[in-house]
Amino acid sequence: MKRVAMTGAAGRVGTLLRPLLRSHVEHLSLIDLQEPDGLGENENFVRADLTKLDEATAALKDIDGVVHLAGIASGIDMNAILHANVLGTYNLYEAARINKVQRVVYASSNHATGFYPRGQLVSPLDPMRPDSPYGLSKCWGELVAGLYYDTSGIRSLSIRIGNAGTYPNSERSVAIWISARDLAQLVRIGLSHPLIAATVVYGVSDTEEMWWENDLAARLGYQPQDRPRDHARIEGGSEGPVALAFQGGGFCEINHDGTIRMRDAEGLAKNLETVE
Ligand SMILES: NC(=O)c1ccc[n+]([C@@H]2O[C@H](COP(=O)([O-])OP(=O)(O)OC[C@H]3O[C@@H](n4cnc5c(N)ncnc54)[C@H](O)[C@@H]3O)[C@@H](O)[C@H]2O)c1
Ligand SMILES: O=C(O)[C@H]1O[C@@H](O)[C@H](O)[C@@H](O)[C@@H]1O
Repeated sequence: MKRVAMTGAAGRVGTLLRPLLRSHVEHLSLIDLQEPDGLGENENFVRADLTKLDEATAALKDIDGVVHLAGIASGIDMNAILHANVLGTYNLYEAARINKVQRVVYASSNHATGFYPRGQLVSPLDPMRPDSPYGLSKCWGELVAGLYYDTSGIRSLSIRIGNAGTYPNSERSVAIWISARDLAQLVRIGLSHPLIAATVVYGVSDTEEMWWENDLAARLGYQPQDRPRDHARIEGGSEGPVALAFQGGGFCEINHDGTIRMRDAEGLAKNLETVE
């Protein structure tokens, strides 16, 4: 891939990914509201607000592929999420269409399926089960990717990233952590694999407690190199019963009334357990 753009490049994930990506591309264009630190030789900064279509369109001029990280990375502020994640991601794809960009790697999240119980192996082909306004916006992003493949042939890999912190700092993140180099590997697959249409995979390293059926990632050639447990630095802090019941952890507690409800694939109630 020649000219790649990375949105949200000044953020945590962008900062971890840039050094692992820029040596694989001719040029990396860093798109954000704020300037990232320490530009490399083949990097440039483009200040753009993706909630504005004209700015997004100008930012993707002469770009071959995009790694789309920009947005609000957590939280419940629906107005902010609506702008940055919902409108921002729509504009990103619309700008890609206008500029004839062929590829997008979309930073989706485990929170698109965060209300699956822990202990259940979830496949990207299972129904979405968002755990929060943030999780909902990630579902939207994946659906936008599908629309733009069907209408415009833009190929997207949506990576439902587990936890991309610098190290796993809780038992939950030991289960779902992805190292920067494993995520960079998946991003490179997303930018280049010929069979990707509008494909969804989970972004997780070689975890011992696998919550996701990630055969599709393996079929695309993903071979994680890192084991989360080897990098863990558990910082304490216990999770409440709702957080502990579901994969999305604390995000599931947002507006939750404390009654843990389970349902099966048909949407029928499996059991009902009330917690204090
Ligand atoms: N960090 C994780 O563990 C994790 C896990 C799953 C998914 N993700 C996803 O990965 C992406 C990056 O996460 P992060 O942790 O680096 O977040 P972050 O908040 O550190 O970075 C997000 C970046 O997006 C930029 N941004 C926000 N709104 C923008 C706009 N309108 N126009 C242009 N730029 C804008 C911000 O300035 C910021 O630099 C997010 O989409 C997040 O949902 C992250
Ligand atoms: O579930 C997680 O640990 C992570 O999920 C990501 O989507 C969020 O952006 C990040 O803030 C969370 O820490």
